[in-house]
Amino acid sequence: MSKRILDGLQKQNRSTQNVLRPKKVARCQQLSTKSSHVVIPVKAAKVTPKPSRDTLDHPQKSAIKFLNNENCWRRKATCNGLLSQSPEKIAIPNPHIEQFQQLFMQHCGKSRDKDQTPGNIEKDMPEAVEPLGLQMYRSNRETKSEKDRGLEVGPQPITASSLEEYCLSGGRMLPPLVEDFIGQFQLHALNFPCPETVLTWLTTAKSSVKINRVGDGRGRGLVLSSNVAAGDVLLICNPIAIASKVETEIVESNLTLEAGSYTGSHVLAGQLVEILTQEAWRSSHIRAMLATLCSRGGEELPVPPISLFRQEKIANQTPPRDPVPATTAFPQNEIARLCGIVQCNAFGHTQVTRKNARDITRSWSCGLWMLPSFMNHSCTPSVATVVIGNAMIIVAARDLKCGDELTVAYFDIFRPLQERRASMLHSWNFMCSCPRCALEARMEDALRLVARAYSLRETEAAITVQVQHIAKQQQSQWHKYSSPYSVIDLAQLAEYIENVLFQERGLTRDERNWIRASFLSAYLADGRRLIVDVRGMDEPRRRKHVRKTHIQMALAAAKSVTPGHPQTLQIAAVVLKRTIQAFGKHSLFVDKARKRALAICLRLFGPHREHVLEKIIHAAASDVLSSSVVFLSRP
Ligand SMILES: C[S@@+](CC[C@H](N)C(=O)[O-])C[C@H]1O[C@@H](n2cnc3c(N)ncnc32)[C@H](O)[C@@H]1O
Repeated sequence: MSKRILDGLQKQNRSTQNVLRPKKVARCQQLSTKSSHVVIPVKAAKVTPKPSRDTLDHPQKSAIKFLNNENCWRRKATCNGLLSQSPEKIAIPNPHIEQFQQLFMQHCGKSRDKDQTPGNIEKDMPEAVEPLGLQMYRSNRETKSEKDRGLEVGPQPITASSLEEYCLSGGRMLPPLVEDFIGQFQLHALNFPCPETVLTWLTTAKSSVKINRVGDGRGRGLVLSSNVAAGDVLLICNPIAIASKVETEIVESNLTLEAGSYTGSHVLAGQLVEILTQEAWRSSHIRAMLATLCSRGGEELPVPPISLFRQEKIANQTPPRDPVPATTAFPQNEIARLCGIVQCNAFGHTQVTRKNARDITRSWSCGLWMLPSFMNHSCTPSVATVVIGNAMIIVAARDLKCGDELTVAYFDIFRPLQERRASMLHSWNFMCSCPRCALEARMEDALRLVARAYSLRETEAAITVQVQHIAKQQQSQWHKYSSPYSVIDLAQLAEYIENVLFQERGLTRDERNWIRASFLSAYLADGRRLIVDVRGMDEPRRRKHVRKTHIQMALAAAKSVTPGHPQTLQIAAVVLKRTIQAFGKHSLFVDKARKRALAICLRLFGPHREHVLEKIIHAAASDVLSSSVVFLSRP
């Protein structure tokens, strides 16, 4: 609801530019392919003489420095292992890359001889070692041209630059395929003396996530096995089954699906169950994976090994099937359990694709992503989820420590406690006991009145904003009255909440922000005040005790609850847009606002290059983000 209000206040053109797409993905460097390709067999490179250090330019020296770094032996070992395992040839677009490849391998070889024997490496590596490393893949463009020429094209893994191409295309390109990844990335951009920057994705040998029992009656959950920084990609998973519908189908079937709410989700969920029974059930691997999932809240199941969820196959391939003996026909008595599995574990997801600025298609999907479905709910989640094509990418939304749990929001968490509780009880049958819920429960008496008024006024204000939007489209004069009473009323509630917080002594800054986030629409309500606020927000603070403005409070509140969230990004993007409107492009205030927005974008989409993040922020400011993911809730 608050998203809708924000949209309305922005008077945005809904026809959108949604782009969001992250990039970072796995492994490798995407080589976009302008020059002709040189194909070198991987092993042949090992015998190439090592170029003298003096002949290397600066970026290459940096690469060597990195590779010589003692702390990087694990990465080196993995890369080396992978390269020596790969029997295939690697397509490389120009001789500079070839030079790097040779350098890289020599250094891997050198380091293995010098500081690690293979035996030691294996001993020291954690149990779950991801077979990743330096890999080179062809770009989408190249694949397409091969297709055009009638050549057989196998599945193409994603590369850094094809993902960026996709981001920058604003949803015009087909999403690239993304490989599964369970681990922790290290990104190193190496500039070569060639026109294009080559991004090299190196991965550590260490899996940073494990499945554990998490206590407090929450069953199993995903837990970190190493420290990670905000923006690190922790997991990339492809669904074992997915059901999708585009808008036209939804209109035809009279469903009311909305981003984030999924009123008609049972139709897609039903379709997903059907796909699972017809297709996925035939694979013994998928049957084994499904057996590990809970089908109703509170079920006690054993902790499965994470290796069960490792898929060597690339996205979008049909799951490997066993030969189909009659016995693998779907057992009818399993249907109820499968429905329960889908209801408990499936994610709903919306995505926008467009052919051009006007021709936009919004689609809704419901899928089963295995490892992400072990994530428990929190009202202050620790990770962000984004779906690119079919692949779900889990990014650390904050700096996290080893042992911290990966948590997501199962539903809209910018709501008061009572509404959040209704969602969790109705859909998942649990009571969240996170610190934010506990705080709000403690303050229930103080907040009772405001909570009651809030729901009513928010609904009223949302309707008004929608009516205004329609009036604007029909070019009626009505929309010019930009702050009708219902909206002003809602904005006044923010003042009331501030009074309650003022009277409540001993709250930390985060705790105050958690409360504000529960009433976020009140802080975003008055469209005119957003502009005034932005001006006020960046005025030099010479006077002491200058109170923050509403939009500033809204951004701080959303960030403290969930920094990696489309709505947090949207608020930051609106602030940036308004700041530019107020102060022009080259102001110090704009710089600050841009940095804030970039930091949030990073926490949602991972470490893209800056111009890609900026494109995403631009899309966020002008429309609802094109991709939003929530756990599927029961109809
Ligand atoms: C998608 S599953 C998560 C994985 C689950 N913990 C397991 O062991 O399979 C969702 C279920 O986990 C439990 N759960 C998730 N978040 C919870 C929370 N914050 N408090 C209590 N139970 C929770 C609920 O039983 C819910 O139905």
